[in-house]
Amino acid sequence: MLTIESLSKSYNSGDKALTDVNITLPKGQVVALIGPSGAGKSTLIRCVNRLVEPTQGKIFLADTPITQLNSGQLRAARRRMGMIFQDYALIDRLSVMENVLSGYLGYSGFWRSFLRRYPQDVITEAFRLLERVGLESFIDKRADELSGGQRQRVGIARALLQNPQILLVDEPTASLDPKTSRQIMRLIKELCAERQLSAIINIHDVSLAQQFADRIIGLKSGQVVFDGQPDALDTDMLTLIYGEEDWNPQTDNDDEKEAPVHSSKPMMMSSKAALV
Ligand SMILES: Nc1ncnc2c1ncn2[C@@H]1O[C@H](COP(=O)(O)OP(=O)(O)OP(=O)(O)O)[C@@H](O)[C@H]1O
Repeated sequence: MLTIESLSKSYNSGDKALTDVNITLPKGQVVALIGPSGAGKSTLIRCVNRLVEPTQGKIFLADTPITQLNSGQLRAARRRMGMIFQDYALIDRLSVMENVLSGYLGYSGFWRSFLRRYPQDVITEAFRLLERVGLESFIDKRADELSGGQRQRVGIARALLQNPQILLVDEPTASLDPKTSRQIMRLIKELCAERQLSAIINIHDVSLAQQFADRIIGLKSGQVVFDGQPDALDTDMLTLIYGEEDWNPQTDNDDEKEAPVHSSKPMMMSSKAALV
């Protein structure tokens, strides 16, 4: 579904964010991107839809050569890539339904967007998606009246309304508590399975990555240093990825106990967490 070949990115500042990254992502696979701060995770996700222009390399979404598209073609290709953001990127003063419908804007012309007129089948699909993410009773609420987890569900429904082939997910749980984080990751995983959607998820929390991803890619200083099954990610590999960082396997068995929401330390999965 997605092929990344020899991708490198150097910013004008001289920062080399990615070096020779090669990834092939089959249809329906959920990949977690892990690595310390500055490893290049966000840059990699943003190169896929060319919010960041790659310096070198090729990216294909199915047969579409993303890196060779002109701006009109790129706009069309971006409709096939749903984005989910850490800060949800909702419009606060609009309702939940209007926010979800905004996922369709890439398909509609200027005047239709301006007047916010949507075809009936799109509205019906938006209802269906809101039901699927558990927000059917929040349809008319303003976005700023929702909790963080509910806001992220709106973001997920909006991304799915585009009917994408791939989800690009940037730290979806960074602002959420541990329990809500698991619910959101589980929802993303289930939706990908239901729709045979591929996803790349940039995530700091190693335990969540191990629990919910089919595959983990570890980045360090812009290079892929691990690419494999979640259970192959052992202590030595985590030390390699996170270097000198003082990380500890999480041994706490109380799954619902609050952990620091925005910890920079990676956490390994506890034995109980594996069952959630
Ligand atoms: N717009 C930019 N201009 C210049 N350098 C940048 C820019 N964005 C990122 N970088 C640099 O590129 C490197 C990779 O950054 P990136 O944000 O992709 O890492 P990350 O793994 O997503 O980090 P974090 O987990 O902290 O978000 C870093 O050295 C960063 O300083």
